[in-house]
Amino acid sequence: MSKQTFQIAVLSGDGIGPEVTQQAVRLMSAACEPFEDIDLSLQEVSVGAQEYLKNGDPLPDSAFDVCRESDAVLLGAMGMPSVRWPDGREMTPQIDLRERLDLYNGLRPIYLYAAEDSPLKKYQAGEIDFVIVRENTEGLFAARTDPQDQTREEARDIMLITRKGSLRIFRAAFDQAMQRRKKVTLVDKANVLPSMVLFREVFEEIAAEYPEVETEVVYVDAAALFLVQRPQSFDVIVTENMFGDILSDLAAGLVGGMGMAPSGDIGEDCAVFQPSHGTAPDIAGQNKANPVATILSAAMLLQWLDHPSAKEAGVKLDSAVKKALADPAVRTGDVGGSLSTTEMGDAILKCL
Ligand SMILES: NC(=O)c1ccc[n+]([C@@H]2O[C@H](COP(=O)([O-])OP(=O)(O)OC[C@H]3O[C@@H](n4cnc5c(N)ncnc54)[C@H](O)[C@@H]3O)[C@@H](O)[C@H]2O)c1
Ligand SMILES: CC(C)[C@H](C(=O)O)[C@@H](O)C(=O)O
Ligand SMILES: [Mg+2]
Repeated sequence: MSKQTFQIAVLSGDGIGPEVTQQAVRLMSAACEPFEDIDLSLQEVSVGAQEYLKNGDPLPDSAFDVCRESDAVLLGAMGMPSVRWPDGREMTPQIDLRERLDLYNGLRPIYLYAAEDSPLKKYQAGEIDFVIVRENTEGLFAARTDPQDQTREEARDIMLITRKGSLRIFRAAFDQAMQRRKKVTLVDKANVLPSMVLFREVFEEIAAEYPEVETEVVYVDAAALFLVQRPQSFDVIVTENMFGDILSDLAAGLVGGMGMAPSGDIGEDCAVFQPSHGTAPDIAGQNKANPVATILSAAMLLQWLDHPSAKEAGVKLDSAVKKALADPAVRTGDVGGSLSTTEMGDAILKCL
């Protein structure tokens, strides 16, 4: 039997990044172990704020090249609030990766594993189950590479929406919905912004191509309200870059916090998988961080690889997380438990 080796770039990054990545790598490797026809070749690459402090670049060309040439990238988290460019912004190599590799499809699944994990308390396991499809390459974030005349009196950031970028993200959202409960909610601000009027126009064009899919359009302010009031009503939420960034943290809060929220930034032939959370400097280095979001991101990575055994290993890893979390005592501190990062990894490993 021939063996296919997948090149995986591992970017642990800063803060809790290395702690959660270590668990995800360990579980991803264990999930693949029983399959004789696949193998993972892991290459650790230094990126982020620490790398910038050492060498002056948070994403050196050599690191970018490894990511581009890999089959997939597993990322912990990058950045430190105190490490900034001279203009005051933080370094954002995650956005550089998304833009330079054209990872336009930001998939952020939200799933409630147990009623007690949610601050809302009234939902049972599985009743909150939706995915945010975040447009990752334009929107308001495009302003960072489109500098306007800034003075100390006035600064502006322009929201970029293109027909091409909108067509592909809406297709991705409707394709997701076809594999799920066949409902797509567009979140926009078309009552105020002309860019959002275009966004909605293209949404309606694509919706017409998917007559089986139910659609709903909601302004972003109302979306924040409805996510709290009726989270069970969402299946796929599609939105522009910054709204997706904000709502994905709110959504993570519904199911236990940032430690429970995985993500995949997907392009045509390249993808980066990472938790939706940051480097959590407040708990870094203490073996307290919840590794679940990163482990679930690793499971997404395996399912994205183009090989039936890798996909099966990904499904197994996903099921192991679900099985482990069925025991309410198997939780780190952020979701009301007392396990350390490594103990949480051990508990999931036992369920594999
Ligand atoms: N993808 C990324 O790499 C990414 C994402 C967001 C923020 N950041 C960066 O991370 C730094 C900190 O940002 P922030 O504080 O706004 O967001 P954060 O996500 O790091 O933390 C927000 C809160 O959630 C908690 N938290 C996050 N992940 C957790 C986990 N796995 N287990 C337990 N608790 C967890 C933190 O302790 C904190 O209370 C900043 O430099 C920011 O730019 C990076
Ligand atoms: C760290 C930051 C640049 C990043 C973003 O805003 O996209 C993060 O918040 C995320 O959600 O991945
Ligand atoms: Mg974010």
